[in-house]
Amino acid sequence: MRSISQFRRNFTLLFLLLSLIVSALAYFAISSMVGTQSRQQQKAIAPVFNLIDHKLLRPLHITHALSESNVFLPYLDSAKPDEAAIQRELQRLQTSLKVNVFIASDKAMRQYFANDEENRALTEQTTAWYFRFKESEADVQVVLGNQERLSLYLDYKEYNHKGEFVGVSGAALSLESFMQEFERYQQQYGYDFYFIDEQNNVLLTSDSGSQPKLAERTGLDQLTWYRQLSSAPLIKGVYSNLVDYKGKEHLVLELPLPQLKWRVFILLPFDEQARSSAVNLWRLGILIFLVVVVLCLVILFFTERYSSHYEKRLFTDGMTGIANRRYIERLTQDLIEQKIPVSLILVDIDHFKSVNDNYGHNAGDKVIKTLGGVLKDAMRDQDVAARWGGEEFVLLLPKTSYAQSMKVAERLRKQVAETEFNIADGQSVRVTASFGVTQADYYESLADLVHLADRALYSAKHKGRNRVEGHC
Ligand SMILES: Nc1nc2c(ncn2[C@@H]2O[C@H](COP(=O)(O)OP(=O)(O)OP(=O)(O)O)[C@@H](O)[C@H]2O)c(=O)[nH]1
Repeated sequence: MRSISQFRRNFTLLFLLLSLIVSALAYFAISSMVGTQSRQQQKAIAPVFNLIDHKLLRPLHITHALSESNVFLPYLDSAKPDEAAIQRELQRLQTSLKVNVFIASDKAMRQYFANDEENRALTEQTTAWYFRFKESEADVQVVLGNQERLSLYLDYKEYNHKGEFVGVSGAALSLESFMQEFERYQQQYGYDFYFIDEQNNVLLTSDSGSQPKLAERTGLDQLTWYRQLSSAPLIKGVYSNLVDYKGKEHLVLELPLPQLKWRVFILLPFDEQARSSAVNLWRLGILIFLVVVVLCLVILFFTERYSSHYEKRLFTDGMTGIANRRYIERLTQDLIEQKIPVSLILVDIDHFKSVNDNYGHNAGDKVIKTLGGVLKDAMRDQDVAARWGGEEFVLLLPKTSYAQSMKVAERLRKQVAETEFNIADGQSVRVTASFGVTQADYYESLADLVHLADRALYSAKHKGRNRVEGHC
């Protein structure tokens, strides 16, 4: 019936709404979790960039700027430079720029540092790098040195105004503090770094096992985690696959350092906890969804049961147990909407007042009740017998022609007249009924049909009762 289908529609909507709410909740929970995870990773990565920028790129730029500005040229272009002035200048730069700047004079054959105790003569034995660099074609070099402590040297060739080579300016970066920082991040966030030079050798790493020894350098290809990488990054710098590193899954990021012609690989431990909490969250989401589904089904089951019980009561006549007027109204509405032709028969017990008067009201009720059963049992499955009110009944016969319904009415009339109506133990009465028949292919309301049937019924009563009359 319509109210049931309406209920189902509403319920489906409610169910969809609930599913939507659960999905939205799961989405927000997961996105907040992913957000937290990515914020944590960003937080972990940010210091790496700061470190690289502060400890490597900044000194590199400063050294380059000093070289370009020819600030050391007056000292380098002289065979007997003012060493005290050089010392003051280097100390001033170290204080203001926090970079250990040095110069190596080709004319004086001496290397000068801010700390004059480090000053030394340029000889093949003590400063072989200088002679190698002087002979090389490159104007800039970045080399790792390990004289007293692990240091990185940034060297720039210096030329005078005539274009003659006069020496080298540069900076020595102690990598000790750099490595200490690495270690701290490694302990705090659990990731490792690999600095790789142009020749694909490991220059620096936070992984002590692969820490470079200047004599024998580890090639990138020798690293097992690198060999596990798929050939190309998924997007620039990010490799799609996880690698097994130190017994854990790691994500690999690659960061180019074009200024140094180096690359940095960062190995981030894949957050197992986040993954398992994501899985747990999904499980929770699915559980909530299932609970909602079960809850909805239980509600649906009980509501349907209640609603069908309620509908039964709503559309059933209390006295006879057959359909009531409300049901006929609803059914007719459906038939009108579906444009189904219908016959309608009004049945009215003749002289019913006298039954009441002669046998009492209870007897009258029993007659009405029995007649309801008689009419209902005589109907086809697709037809409906309903109590219209009082001692009047209505029969609705869908897809039935006028002639057929006249025949049905006549058959019923005879059946009623032949029925013994039991009104008390061993006592029965006989009644007759009058029938008003109408049929319509097209009709706009139940009232139209009832009006025509009522006219036919009136005619049957007028013509002497216990008759069938039709009007269409
Ligand atoms: N027992 C009983 N009587 C009812 C019920 N509903 C209506 N009646 C009675 O039915 C009678 C109907 O009387 P009328 O409308 O005068 O018609 P009639 O006596 O049937 O005579 P005609 O219809 O002209 O043949 C009234 O006396 C009502 O009180 C009911 O539910 N139970």
